[in-house]
Amino acid sequence: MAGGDELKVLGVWTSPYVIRVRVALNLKSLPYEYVEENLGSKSALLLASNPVHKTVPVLLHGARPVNESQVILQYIDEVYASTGIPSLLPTDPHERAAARFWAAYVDDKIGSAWQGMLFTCTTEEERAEAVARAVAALETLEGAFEECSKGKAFFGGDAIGFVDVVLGGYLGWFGAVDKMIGRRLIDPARTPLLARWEERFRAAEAAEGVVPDDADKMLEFLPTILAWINAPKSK
Ligand SMILES: N[C@@H](CCC(=O)N[C@@H](CS)C(=O)NCC(=O)O)C(=O)O
Repeated sequence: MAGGDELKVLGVWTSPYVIRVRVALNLKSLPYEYVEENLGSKSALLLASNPVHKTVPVLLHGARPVNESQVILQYIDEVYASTGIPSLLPTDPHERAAARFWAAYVDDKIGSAWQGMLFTCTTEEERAEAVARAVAALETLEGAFEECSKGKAFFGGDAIGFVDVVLGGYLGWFGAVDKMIGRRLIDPARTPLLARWEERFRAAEAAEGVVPDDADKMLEFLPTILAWINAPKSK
């Protein structure tokens, strides 16, 4: 392996995409170096490792970069497949296809609502519209949870799997939005299965110290992200 076998993650602590990769590495007990990026002044390593999108996360395996969080999750699954570490994706091809479908759904619907609720809305009406889209998507995911988990603790069954880490990455921001709007996005009355799933996911060892639980700290960081987004793009 060029540059050794060490793993390094370039990330930002609040990013749902980064968080899911870190939870996956923790689940697999893989040691890695974590490097916090300043997206207002991206490192030369980030720009060289992800020249197409220039986004985090980047996983460096030795000297070789892997980009795009869902691609990284699948890469980790494949590289460490023979180590006895449980796979994030199911082994059955149909169940695997379903997990990929729902993970894509999460980033499409929840991801765009997340952007709308926090970063692109310019009025309270726009925020409320984005919140409504998030809530509608979560109600659909409540049904997906029932189908995928088959009555077990996680989308992945007894253990945290692909859809769990993909959705779980957003939980820190859900907490911050809850505080902002004064009610819960994952409402135990409307989505009881997901509400219990959230508790289990947050309590998992792999999520500890990675899935943010301090809504105030997230909200304090929001202006920094808005400044990054609104800065003229030089790189
Ligand atoms: N589809 C990408 C999204 C990554 C992404 O948008 N990351 C944001 C941080 S949350 C980023 O690096 N933004 C910097 C930029 O767009 O310049 C993935 O899943 O990895």
